[in-house]
This record gives sequence, structure tokens and C-alpha cells, in this order.
Amino acid sequence: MNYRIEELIPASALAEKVREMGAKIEKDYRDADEIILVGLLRGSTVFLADLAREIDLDAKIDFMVVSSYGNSMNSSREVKVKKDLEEDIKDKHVIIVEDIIDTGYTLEKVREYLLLREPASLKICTLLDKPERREVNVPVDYVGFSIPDVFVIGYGIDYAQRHRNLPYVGKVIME
Ligand SMILES: O=P(O)(O)OC[C@H]1O[C@H](OP(=O)(O)OP(=O)(O)O)[C@H](O)[C@@H]1O
Ligand code: HPA
Repeated sequence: MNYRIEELIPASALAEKVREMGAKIEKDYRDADEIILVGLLRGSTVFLADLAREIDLDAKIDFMVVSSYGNSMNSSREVKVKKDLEEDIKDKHVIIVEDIIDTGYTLEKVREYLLLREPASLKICTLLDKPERREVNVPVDYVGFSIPDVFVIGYGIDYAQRHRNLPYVGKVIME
């Protein structure tokens, strides 16, 4: 399939937004002993790496793998946990860090799954939000950019596992 990529959010705007988000999180959790940032692999890696360095608090980093999409642009509703956390999150302040929220199924499932472990608090932080695509309601506490219903890649986000290493967020245009 032929496609081209058009820049949607430049690297400089991403860096500025990530700084702002980090500052907000730092302020909100300044009285917490420790926070745990939970990244969902693989899309959140680039955002999480940058965000974590903008938060001057005692933070642990852990990861989960959940399956939802596959290689196509269609969402599938089955969400399975393929790799669980290593950390015990009971009584801890946890922030799920995501690259993008689309239908909401992934975060709904992960949120329910983690709440069963009784964290002290559980918030959700996403770089990108596509509100037009939402099918289930999930409380999102930190949002970088709301974007229209376009297929995006870059800054950790893939199209069939490609383009995650682009320094900007681009949109895929089918030709
Ligand atoms: O709101 P939803 O409709 O559930 O979609 C959002 C999810 O889809 C993408 O993950 P993907 O399964 O492509 O895995 P990846 O993180 O490895 O790219 C993205 O990273 C989110 O986790
Ligand atoms: O726009 C997107 N791009 C890549 N993966 C995704 N998963 C949900 N939305 C997207």
C-alpha cells in the first residue's frame, strides 16, 4: 500500500508539551513519597522516556504489554494482557502513560485490571487523544494534544511497526 507522511506535530511542540505535562505531574504529586509510571509497550516508550525526565520526583518505571490493534488501522475490541507489571502497586501512586487513546478499549481494560490491585491512586496520562473515535468512556487526567480522526505515526507510534523512531508526529495519507 502506498502512503505518504505529513508532519502534524513538530518535535519542538512535542518537547514543549512534554515539559508542561511533566511540570503538572510534578506539582500534583509533590507530596507523594513515590510514583510509578506504567508505560504500555510499545507505543509509549518515546513519550515515557521524555516525560519521566521532566518529572523531578522519586519515580519508578514499569511496563505492560497489552494487545489490541494488530497491523491494521482497524481497532479490535479484544484487549489481552500479554506482559504484566513487575512492581507491586498496592498503596502506590500509579500513572498509566500512553501514546494515544482512540476507542478507549485498551485503557479501559488496563485501568480495571490495575484497580483490582488497590493502588493509592491511579491516573491516566496520554500524549494524544482522538475524542471523535471514543467508544468507551475512560477518565483521562493528562492529555497532551487532542487530534482529529487521522492515523498518526512517529514519536513511538507505529504503522505496521514502522516509523516509531520519527522525532515528530505525522499523519499517514493513503495514495
Ligand atoms: O484506544 P484504543 O482504540 O484501544 O487504541 C489505543 C491503543 O492502540 C495502540 O496500541 P497498539 O496495540 O497499536 O500497540 P503498540 O503500543 O505496540 O503500538 C496505542 O498505543 C494504544 O495502546
Ligand atoms: O492513529 C493511530 N496510529 C497508530 N496506532 C494507533 N492506535 C490507535 N490509533 C492509532
